[in-house]
Amino acid sequence: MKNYTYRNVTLKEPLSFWSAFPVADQRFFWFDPIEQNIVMGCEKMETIDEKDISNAPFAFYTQPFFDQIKGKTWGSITKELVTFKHYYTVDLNNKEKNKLYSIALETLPTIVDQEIPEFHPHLKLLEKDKSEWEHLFQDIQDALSTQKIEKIVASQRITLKNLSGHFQFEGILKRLMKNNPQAFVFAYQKGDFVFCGASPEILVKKQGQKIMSYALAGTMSKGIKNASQLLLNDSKNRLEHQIVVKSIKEKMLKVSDEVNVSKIETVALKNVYHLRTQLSLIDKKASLIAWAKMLHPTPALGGFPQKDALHFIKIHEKHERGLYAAPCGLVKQNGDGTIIVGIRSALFTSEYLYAFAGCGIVSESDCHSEYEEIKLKLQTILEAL
Ligand SMILES: C=C(O[C@H]1C=CC=C(C(=O)O)[C@@H]1O)C(=O)O
Repeated sequence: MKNYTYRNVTLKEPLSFWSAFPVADQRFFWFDPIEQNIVMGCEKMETIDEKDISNAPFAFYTQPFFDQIKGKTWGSITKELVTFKHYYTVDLNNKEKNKLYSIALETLPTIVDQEIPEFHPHLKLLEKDKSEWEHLFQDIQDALSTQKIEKIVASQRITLKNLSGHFQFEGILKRLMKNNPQAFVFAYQKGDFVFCGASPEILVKKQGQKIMSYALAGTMSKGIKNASQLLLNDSKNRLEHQIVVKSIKEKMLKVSDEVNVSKIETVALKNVYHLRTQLSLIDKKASLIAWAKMLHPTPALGGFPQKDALHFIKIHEKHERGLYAAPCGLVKQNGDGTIIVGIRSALFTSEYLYAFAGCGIVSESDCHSEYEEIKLKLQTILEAL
C-alpha cells in the first residue's frame, strides 16, 4: 500500500467528513447493510489498473450498463476504478473502530463535526406521457411473441428540474439510509454530476475464494395483502425470477461444478417485496471485477437471451442508461469487496435530476401493473428528497 496513515476518529455525524471537501472534487459514499459499515473517499488520488488494487485501502468501481455512454447527460461519469487521498470508515457496531485514512495530511481540510440539516429541494416534474410506456410495452410483447426472446427488462427515466439551485447530498444520503436500511446506499460525485441510489441487489461479493451473487427479480407492492406469500406463489414472478437464477448458475458452472443455490425467499424493502435466490461457488482465480464483467448484465437488468434482449433495449429505450442498472462497488485492498447494480438510483446534475427504474417483462406481464411497479421503484429516490 502507498503511504497512507490512519488514526481512530469518531465523528458524531460521519457525513461531516464528506461535507468538509469542496464540491468540485470527486467523492464517493458507500453504506454496506450486511457488513454494517460506511466507507467514504474524498479527493481523487488516481485512476488505477486492477493489478494496483493494493495501492490504497479501498477503490471505487463503476462500469456503464453498455460499453459506451452516448450523449452529454452523464458528464464525465463513466467506467472507473479510482482511489482517493482521504477515506473515512465507520463501523456501525463499534464507533471506537472508526478510522480516518490519509495519504496527504497537508491537504486534509478541517472537519467540523456538525448535524446535517434536512434538505428538501424544490423540484418540478417534467411530465411524461404514459403512452410512451404503452408503446414500448407493446414492442416488447411483439418481440417476445415473434422472436426467441423470453424476457426483456425495460426501464423508464423521469426528469425533474431543480428549482432550488443546488442539491445538498448529505441530507439526501441520510434519508436514503434511513428509508432503506436493507439496501446498499451509494453516491459517486464528479463535480456537478452525482450518481446515487439505494440498491438491494448484489451482482457479486467476493470474500476470499467465495463468490456470491443475488438473483433478485420478481416484485410485489407491500400495499397488497399477504404480498410476500402471494409473490412466492405467483407464476409470472417465479418465471421472471427463474430466468435470472438459471442464467447466473450457467455462468458459474463454467467455472466450477459446485454451485450452491439457496432456497428462494422474499426480501422486504420499504415499498416492495422481491424474490431472491443466492448463488455461490468457490473460485481461486478470477477477481471481483472479472466476476462483475462476467455476470453483467444478468437477466434481472437486461433480459434473456442476453444478446437479443440488449439489442432490443439499445434500439427501443429512448434514454441513455449510463450507470443505471450497471456494476458499481467497493473493492478492498486485498481484492475482496462487493459490486452491486446501480438500481433505485438517479443522476443529479446542478439543474436536473434523472431518476431511473425498470422491470422485467415476460409474455404474461400486464402493461398497467408494470407501469405501477416502476412508479413504486422510483419512490426510493423520490422519498429521499
Ligand atoms: C430493474 C430494476 O429492478 C430489478 C430488480 C429487482 C426486481 C426486478 C423486477 O421484478 O422486475 C428487476 O429485475 C429496477 O429497480 O430498476
